[in-house]
Amino acid sequence: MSDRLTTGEYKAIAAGLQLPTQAFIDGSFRPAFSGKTFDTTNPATGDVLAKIAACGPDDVDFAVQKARDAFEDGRWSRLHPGERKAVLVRLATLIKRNARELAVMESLDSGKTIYDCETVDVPETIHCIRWHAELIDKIYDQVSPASDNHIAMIVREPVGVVGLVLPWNFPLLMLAWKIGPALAAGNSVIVKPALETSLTALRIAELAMEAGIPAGVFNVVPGGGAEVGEAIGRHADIDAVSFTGSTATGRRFLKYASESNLKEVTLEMGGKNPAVVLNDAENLDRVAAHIVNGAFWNMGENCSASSRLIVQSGIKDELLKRIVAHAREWPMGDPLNPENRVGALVSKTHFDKVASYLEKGQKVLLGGTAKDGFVEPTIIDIADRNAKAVREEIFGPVLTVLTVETFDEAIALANDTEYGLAASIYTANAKKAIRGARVIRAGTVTVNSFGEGDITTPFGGFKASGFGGRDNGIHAHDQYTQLKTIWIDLTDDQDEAVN
Ligand SMILES: NC(=O)C1=CN([C@@H]2O[C@H](COP(=O)(O)OP(=O)(O)OC[C@H]3O[C@@H](n4cnc5c(N)ncnc54)[C@H](OP(=O)(O)O)[C@@H]3O)[C@@H](O)[C@H]2O)C=CC1
Ligand SMILES: CCCCCC/C=C/C(=O)O
Repeated sequence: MSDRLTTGEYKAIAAGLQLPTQAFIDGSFRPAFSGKTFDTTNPATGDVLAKIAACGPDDVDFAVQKARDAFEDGRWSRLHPGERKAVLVRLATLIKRNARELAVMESLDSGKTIYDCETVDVPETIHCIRWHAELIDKIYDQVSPASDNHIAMIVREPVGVVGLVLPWNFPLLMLAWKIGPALAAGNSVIVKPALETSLTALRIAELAMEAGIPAGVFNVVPGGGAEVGEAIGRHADIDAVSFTGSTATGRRFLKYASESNLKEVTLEMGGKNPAVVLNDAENLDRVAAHIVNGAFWNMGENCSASSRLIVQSGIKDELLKRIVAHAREWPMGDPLNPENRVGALVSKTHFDKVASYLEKGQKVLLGGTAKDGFVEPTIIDIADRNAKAVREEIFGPVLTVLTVETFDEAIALANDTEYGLAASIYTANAKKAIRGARVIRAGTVTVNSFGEGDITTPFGGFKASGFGGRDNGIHAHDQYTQLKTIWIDLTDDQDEAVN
């Protein structure tokens, strides 16, 4: 999607959208059993976009029953992997065909800019689903070393019925990161989108049906965390849960599992990710561009955002000058204006949370204002290493700056957090780069750049940022498959008896 439209053209598409409003269970849309609905709003304007089915435990039970039936009769789980691949490739193609509509829907529902939706969220969603589809008929099982009298096979089997509990910051992409490997491996899924952003998951379920995913395999149950999320976490017939969201809610899923059927739990959670810039970093302009992207892309509503700049004093002033200059090039405003790089925060509640970190008396180098759902890219120089803005995940466009004198001090500060999702180190010194990358306790460390890796590399966190498996890469399949040993005795009847 390289052909940008005008704001007016995007608004015309928005006005013509047919928004899905009901749960998608067993291959069709249906209201919640209770008949209740909740409003989903456009955070950039406050307008109500649609009334969505507010599901609860009854709807989860029904969806699980249908998902279990589908799993057990093998209509998807026992297809040849090549057949599942063909259907999922078709789904990727259908998403591509509907890319513009999905990008506008995602932007309206989440406040993300249309620019990001069209250049990242939608194309990466397509790429992710296609990548896992293409992978699934290329993964071999194993035969272990054994005597001539035995064959010991190690086979991967789908886990069964999987609950996928999603955040609001990348509604489409996090859906893809989870359904891509889960469906490719043959599972049936129950998706719970975040309350703020249910629309695109419901639309993708509809497209999945059109692509040929059988009824019961892909279910979307919208509703609140306390109703739908907890019911998924505690359900006795769900075999695994993959969750992305806050660390507080992640902890709950471990409790739910331990108090129910010990389902497998994978948690992708928050981050307070350091960007360490050493005195010898080269090409400061490029470094500044990476840091601005890391801190302000997606309004900082990104678990892997570079939210803590740790800079060596010798380079600080020059770097900050360039960072401020780059950040000024990020226009903020109407998410449907393709020129804008900063849109609205996802909800009034979240806006209030982010705004609460902007306090009087701070040394603000850029921005600092929050109004009507929008928060300006903000840079704050902070001496107190225990300040709230330095320690807590803000999840907004706020970059804190901490100054250090030495490499060791920088690394110690980088690790001085309960989180461990991502980190970056900028230096021209290869030894320091590698040493830093090895000793920083984070799931992804980038050197002289910001990023989350790509579809081929596992994504997940250390410490309070992650638990269990990883998203992305072939490693994601570990979440959605289990290993079975099949031990075959080949001893001939005439041979020695059982050993
Ligand atoms: N790692 C990441 O990518 C994300 C991190 N966050 C962090 O979390 C903070 C709070 O955001 P928030 O939306 O509240 O994140 P949550 O962790 O609460 O939400 C993530 C998902 O969990 C669900 N959920 C919420 N409560 C429960 C529960 N008791 N049992 C089961 N499921 C539940 C949510 O449902 P629902 O909201 O629909 O009720 C949503 O689908 C953010 O400010 C940010 O710091 C947030 C989102 C993504
Ligand atoms: C194209 C890569 C986008 C990566 C976004 C990763 C964010 C994950 C999260 O916030 O959970």
